[in-house]
Amino acid sequence: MSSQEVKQARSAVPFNREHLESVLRQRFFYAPAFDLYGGVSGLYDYGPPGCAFQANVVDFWRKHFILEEDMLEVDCTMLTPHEVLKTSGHVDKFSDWMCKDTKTGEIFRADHLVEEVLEARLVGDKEARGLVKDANASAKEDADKKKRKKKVKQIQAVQLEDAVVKEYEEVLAKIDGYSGPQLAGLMERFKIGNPVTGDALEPPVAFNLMFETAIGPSGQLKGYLRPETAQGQFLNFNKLLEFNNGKTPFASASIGKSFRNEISPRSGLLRVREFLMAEIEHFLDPLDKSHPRFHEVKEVRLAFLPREVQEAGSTEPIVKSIGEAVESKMVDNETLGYFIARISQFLLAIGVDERRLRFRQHLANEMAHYAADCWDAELQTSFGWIECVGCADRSAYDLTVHSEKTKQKLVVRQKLDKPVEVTRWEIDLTKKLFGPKFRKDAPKVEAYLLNLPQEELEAKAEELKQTGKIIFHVEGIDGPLDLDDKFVKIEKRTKVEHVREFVPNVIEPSFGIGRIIYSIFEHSFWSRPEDTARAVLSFSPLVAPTKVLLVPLSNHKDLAPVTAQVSKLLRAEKIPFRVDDSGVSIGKRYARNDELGTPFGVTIDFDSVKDGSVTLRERDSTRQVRGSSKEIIEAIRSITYGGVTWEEGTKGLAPFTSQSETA
Ligand SMILES: Nc1ncnc2c1ncn2[C@@H]1O[C@H](COP(=O)(O)OP(=O)(O)OP(=O)(O)O)[C@@H](O)[C@H]1O
Repeated sequence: MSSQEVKQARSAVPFNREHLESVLRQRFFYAPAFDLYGGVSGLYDYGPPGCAFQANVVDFWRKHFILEEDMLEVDCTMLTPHEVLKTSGHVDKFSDWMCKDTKTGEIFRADHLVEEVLEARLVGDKEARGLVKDANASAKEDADKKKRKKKVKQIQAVQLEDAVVKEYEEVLAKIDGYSGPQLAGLMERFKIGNPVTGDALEPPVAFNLMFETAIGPSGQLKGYLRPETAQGQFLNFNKLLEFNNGKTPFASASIGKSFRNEISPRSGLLRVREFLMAEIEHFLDPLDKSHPRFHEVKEVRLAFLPREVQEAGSTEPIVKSIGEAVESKMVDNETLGYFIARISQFLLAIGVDERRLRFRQHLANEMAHYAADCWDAELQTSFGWIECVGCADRSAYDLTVHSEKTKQKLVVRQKLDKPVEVTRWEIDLTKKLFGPKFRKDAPKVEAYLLNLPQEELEAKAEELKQTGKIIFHVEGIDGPLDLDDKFVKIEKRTKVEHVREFVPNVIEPSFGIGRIIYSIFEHSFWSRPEDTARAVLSFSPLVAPTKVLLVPLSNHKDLAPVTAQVSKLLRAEKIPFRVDDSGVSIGKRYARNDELGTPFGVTIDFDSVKDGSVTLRERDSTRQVRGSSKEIIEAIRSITYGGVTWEEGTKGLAPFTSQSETA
């Protein structure tokens, strides 16, 4: 098969999630944890190919980001004291909205419920308009809809008014941005209750997603399993800065498990309660967010879904280069843009389908109040578009709040070549009064005021002079807030400075490895059109769990020495391989390994005994070439690790046609 024919074959048979799930289960890529005890939803164990795949993805992540960018890797503890996560805002804010059915005891995640019900009503509307045949019948064939059908008892073929359809579509385009009270409003307006019984639900309440525990036997020290790896990186900022000789920009990175007590884990690996994260915190000067290597990625073209497009109720992406996106200020700054492009390069290199990748900007109320801009890399799966990597400009929020709480400076001191006289508006806060007045919101109010830009400080100074108080709003706190001159003093001061001191801003790319892995499983999966039971996982050789299947044609003793010799060569080259010397037909052995995504088969036959030549088979096209074992291994090495194509890697090797593909 030519590359073109492979392309056609890959899309000939419609994607079937149940088939993929059965292959992943049978080949033990992953499985529900504790299944002997009935399982616990949202917890999974990875089996041998899943582990190898994950290890290869993580290995490439390290090379692509940590090594390529000289990042400073840290490995911080997962157990985190209450105080740290209280300061970071997680104790008060890290929650989703849930609503309960008091009759059945069922619990629903409010945004997911609204999304599922509205989507089901839109499917019903399409059916009533004759745009789909029978939503419930086709749901039988389609695993996705089947699942939905279980949740939303029956898709009713009811035609909606055009205005209602438009309203539903607009709500769905903005579904990630609603607060609890807004979700309650939507549930009331659209009469959304228990999707099966129709009963009314309690209004949504916030449910904190962190797993709480006590550290030590006394039970006095409250703690949590970390919900992200970021806080450990922020708390080590001073040590990392010193390690980097006091200079910014620099980035730290961390790979490790995070834990979230998801309200209703669903969609397999996409929403779990314990998952591997890989996170980068890039610390930079707030006055200079340029990136020295931006020119290297400037031309990278990406599909963007900016805020305005979503707010207009559309999901049609805009394709442009990252250079254009930053220049037009659609993406806030160069460093954020640089990471967006690097994230895309990473995802494509490990096998994400480019057509199923987009970057979606956070809506204003979806974004954390301190964030300057935030884009998610979303991958399209049979569960819809899924956020797999978040990329946010977190401004100076984290370092500021930890510094305030611990009274330790978390700043960069930049020695100035020439001392400068600086005239600046400065704000002094009487912090001891902030706690009693604002309680848990005090750090946020302080951070807001300390980060006010000069023009605003000037205006506030005037306001304070004229009215004796300042009035302001802090996102996420009900307002307006006001403070009089017992709390704040704002003055213009002139000083000679030898050192410039600043709290760095942080750009944070945050990867959920499990979500990426599952999406690649879907993007790589297809069935051979001539026999749809034969599944293939077309993994990129770079991340495939095993690179080579070594297949002696038969169990004949004469073949064993050649098998041993080729094994030795592969081992010396550190190419992961497996020998399949089971007695089954060669076609069956190939088919088994196509399901494991093994990109190459090396076949040893009786000619190999005579002249040392072996056959190399490529998984997707089933093309074969023949050469000496050294030549073949060199071809495998250069295609797998050197990034060359099959055509380039096997140039000069003779095509081979006699191996049977029939199972
Ligand atoms: N429950 C989960 N299961 C698997 N991966 C997750 C889960 N929650 C988050 N992630 C991964 O961690 C990354 C960073 O986490 P982040 O806090 O930005 O996610 P999130 O916005 O809370 O995700 P969602 O809105 O889907 O719950 C996500 O892009 C995703 O890949």
